[in-house]
Amino acid sequence: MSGLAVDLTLDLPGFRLAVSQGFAPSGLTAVFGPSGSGKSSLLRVIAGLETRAQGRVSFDGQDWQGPGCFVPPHRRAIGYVFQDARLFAHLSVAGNLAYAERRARKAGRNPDRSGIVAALGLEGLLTRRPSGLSGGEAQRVAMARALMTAPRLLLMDEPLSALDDAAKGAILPYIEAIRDGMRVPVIYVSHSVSEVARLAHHIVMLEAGEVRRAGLAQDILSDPAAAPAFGIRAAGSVLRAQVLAHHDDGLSELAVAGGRLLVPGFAAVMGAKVRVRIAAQDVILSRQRPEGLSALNVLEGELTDLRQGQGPGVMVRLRMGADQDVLARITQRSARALALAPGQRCFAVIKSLSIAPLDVGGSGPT
Ligand SMILES: Nc1ncnc2c1ncn2[C@@H]1O[C@H](COP(=O)(O)OP(=O)(O)OP(=O)(O)O)[C@@H](O)[C@H]1O
Repeated sequence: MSGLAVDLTLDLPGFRLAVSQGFAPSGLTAVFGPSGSGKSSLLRVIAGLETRAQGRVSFDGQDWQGPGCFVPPHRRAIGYVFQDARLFAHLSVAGNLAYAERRARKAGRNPDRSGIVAALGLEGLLTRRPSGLSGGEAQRVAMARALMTAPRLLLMDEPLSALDDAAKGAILPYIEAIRDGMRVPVIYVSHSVSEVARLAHHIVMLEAGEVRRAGLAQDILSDPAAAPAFGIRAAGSVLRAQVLAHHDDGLSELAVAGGRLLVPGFAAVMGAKVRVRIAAQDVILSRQRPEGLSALNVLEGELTDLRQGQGPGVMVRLRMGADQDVLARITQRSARALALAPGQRCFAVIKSLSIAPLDVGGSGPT
């Protein structure tokens, strides 16, 4: 079997991790879950850093851990990026990269040094010391250093959690470049829904040490039943889109299933494929095509599910066509007033300005 497969338990005082899961052999899989759900522990077991784990870990059909077998961490060809950059303070950026490259070459692997430096935008930083780098720059170096080991699998444990929003926004395109250009499967731990929506092809959702859901990111993100796990205020769907135009008034126009979408302008070439996250609470529903509204975006779709929450809200899924869904969070009162039911044609109204720059990113080879 290609890719990573785990079937393991890890007993810690007061906590048990029990995961039996295959991971996609390419692209970025987000391991998502609340604090304490076991995300970092799972990564540590995969990397071979947790010797107390029982069971099996295999990659591309080769056992890393199993009955009578335990491949030590340095022989697993894994790249690991932590929350903090953990660079060697006494070495320059180039020195940090060279250290990793030597390790890779000793193990018979050949990293693409110039490709990695270019993908992470490090050309101008190579002579700098870690103490002179911003948090975002240091994380880019940490990612490059992990890639310089020519890993077969890249593990990233909340690499953006120490950065502010501006630095996160600046670094996300580099993570997309790794995801789309480096041909290494990435397992990316996060408890940020917006990061997961921006980056993930697949999601493995952990709760209390167990997998609650696993599958394609777009399916899980737009599933009303999964919304409580993401947090109902953060829940939302991801639409695949293509850039049609950049307008003089600062808006970019995208083609999506169900219509066109005007979003705050962003840099991308015409025709580029992107993904757009639409938060469920920013969507208004209408049974008729609305007119005379200030909101610029109206997408038509078919109502497929309604799911009542604990409070006054209802999550509604609209299918826009070709496995593209929009999730809307409205009140039960509105759902009753509109007599909403599965099978109806409905219109989703979305304010352009509710879509933030972090919500639009490269789609990757999905
Ligand atoms: N070395 C350890 N010894 C004992 N308990 C541990 C150890 N490492 C983690 N735990 C416990 O295991 C549970 C899962 O922790 P883990 O760090 O894997 O969760 P997480 O989902 O990554 O959380 P966070 O998002 O806060 O980093 C927690 O209850 C934690 O206290």
